Amino acid sequence: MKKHIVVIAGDGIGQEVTAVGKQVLNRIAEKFGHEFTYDEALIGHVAIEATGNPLPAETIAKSKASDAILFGAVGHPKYDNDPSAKVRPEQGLLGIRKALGLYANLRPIKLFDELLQASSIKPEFLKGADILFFRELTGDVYFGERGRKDEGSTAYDTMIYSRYEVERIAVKAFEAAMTRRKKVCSVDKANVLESSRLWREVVQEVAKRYPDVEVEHQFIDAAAMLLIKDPRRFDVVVTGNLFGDILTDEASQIAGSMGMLASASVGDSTGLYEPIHGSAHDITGKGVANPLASVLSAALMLDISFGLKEEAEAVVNAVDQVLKAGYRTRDIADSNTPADKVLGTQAMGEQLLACL
Ligand SMILES: NC(=O)c1ccc[n+]([C@@H]2O[C@H](COP(=O)([O-])OP(=O)(O)OC[C@H]3O[C@@H](n4cnc5c(N)ncnc54)[C@H](O)[C@@H]3O)[C@@H](O)[C@H]2O)c1
Ligand SMILES: CC(C)[C@H](C(=O)O)[C@@H](O)C(=O)O
Ligand SMILES: [Mg+2]
Repeated sequence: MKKHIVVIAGDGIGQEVTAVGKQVLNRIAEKFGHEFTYDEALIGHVAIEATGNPLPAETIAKSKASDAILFGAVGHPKYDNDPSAKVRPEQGLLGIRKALGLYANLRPIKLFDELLQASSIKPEFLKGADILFFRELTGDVYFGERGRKDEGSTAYDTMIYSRYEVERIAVKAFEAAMTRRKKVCSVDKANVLESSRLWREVVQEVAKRYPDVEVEHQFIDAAAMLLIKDPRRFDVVVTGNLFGDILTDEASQIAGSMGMLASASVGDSTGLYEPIHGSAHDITGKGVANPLASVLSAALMLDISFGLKEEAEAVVNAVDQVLKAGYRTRDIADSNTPADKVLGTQAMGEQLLACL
């Protein structure tokens, strides 16, 4: 199979982990006889430095012409600590999601048994947890009207959803539930927010088309609590952009680390595959970032965009084998991990390649 992949590594550890994700894709192509060609494009802080724009037109054009995108991360401390900055790396990521119509962000919470001890949640509450989040990605307060008034002393962001935006993400969530344990939990704040009341109304309508699926509605505050109290009660979770952003960082602790959570952003055209984590300034350049979220994102690409199930499974199995062999990056090591099994980003990549 011939496929053209655009690699947008972006900022900070995005560069480090994406290099490993790409190596794994290369190995898969070699092993299974595919031809993957690559192009690179700029985004975020590195794009601002090079062009003044966090999302150069060339990046959008290359992305539109691709079969899939392997994405790293955006972000730089310079902007995090300067609320007045008008041009920001994160605009690149939001812009590309919108430009490509990537309205559905799938964030699987896959717990590898070997990492039961890496989580701060007790193993007896965790074992067997398997959740698939559908985070709406091109609406909500992220894209609503915002601004300042009263000479800058008041600021506002608008939480806004239209019926069609809720319907299309709900349909994706219900369709996925039909292939899993047939449970959907929709998360909103319908006891307070009008946009959440529309959300709940539309999800209830869509639910009628899927009588075999058991539906529950939870408020975001309760959902955040239940996720830690009893993660196994969840199968598919569907929620808006902001709530999904927050809940999935929380859910990363079920899988042991932010460095384990992959995602697929899909919608109207090409798919974008990225770890859920950011540019992690605190560890950038140290060579210790966990590359497995990028590697598992590459596996999602093989599966969802290319329909290469066997190849995707081979990648997930390789991750499993490496973990079974006891190798850990720092974020998923625990007090029982021998020092010689704690690997840096590239060494972890090499162990993975050896299993493929
Ligand atoms: N999708 C994205 O590109 C994305 C996502 C989140 C944050 N950001 C940006 O990243 C910057 C840093 O934000 P943050 O610190 O809140 O979030 P972050 O996800 O970058 O890091 C949070 C914590 O998790 C750790 N971590 C993250 N990924 C890891 C990995 N692969 N291996 C080991 N440890 C890992 C970091 O060291 C840090 O302690 C900000 O500028 C933010 O805007 C970008
Ligand atoms: C960097 C930021 C814009 C982004 C988001 O909020 O969507 C990130 O946190 C994510 O989860 O991908
Ligand atoms: Mg986030």
